[in-house]
Amino acid sequence: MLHQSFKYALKGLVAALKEERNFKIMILVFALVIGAGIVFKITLREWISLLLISGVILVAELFNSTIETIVDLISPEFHPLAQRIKDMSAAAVLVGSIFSVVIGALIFLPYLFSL
Ligand SMILES: Nc1ncnc2c1ncn2[C@@H]1O[C@H](COP(=O)(O)OP(=O)(O)OP(=O)(O)O)[C@@H](O)[C@H]1O
Repeated sequence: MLHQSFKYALKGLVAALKEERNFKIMILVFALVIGAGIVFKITLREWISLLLISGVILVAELFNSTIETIVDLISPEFHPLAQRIKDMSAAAVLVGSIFSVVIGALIFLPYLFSL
């Protein structure tokens, strides 16, 4: 049962990695940020902040893709409510991204300035 649920979740993750361009870009940025964290030897607390905000962004993007897919399924034609749903869902990712840029800057800028 648990094994089956995990299998379906993994299938969803593979689908997102294959078909969702924005999710792929985010995974790439995440890998770069992890690399920077290793290079600069950031502290445990900085790792926790970085992983927390990265998790939030990746989850938000997965939900955004899910919502877009639902809208495409139930409202393939133009509809103002479909538009609002997609725009608000995209806004959630935008808000998270702004926070992640600020957190990333707060963590990495001091390391860059001390080079
Ligand atoms: N059925 C629809 N009715 C009204 N507006 C829509 C509809 N589908 C898309 N839109 C508008 O077009 C925008 C872009 O939609 P789209 O589905 O292409 O998502 P996207 O943000 O480009 O994401 P992705 O790049 O992952 O496909 C939406 O934010 C919305 O404003």
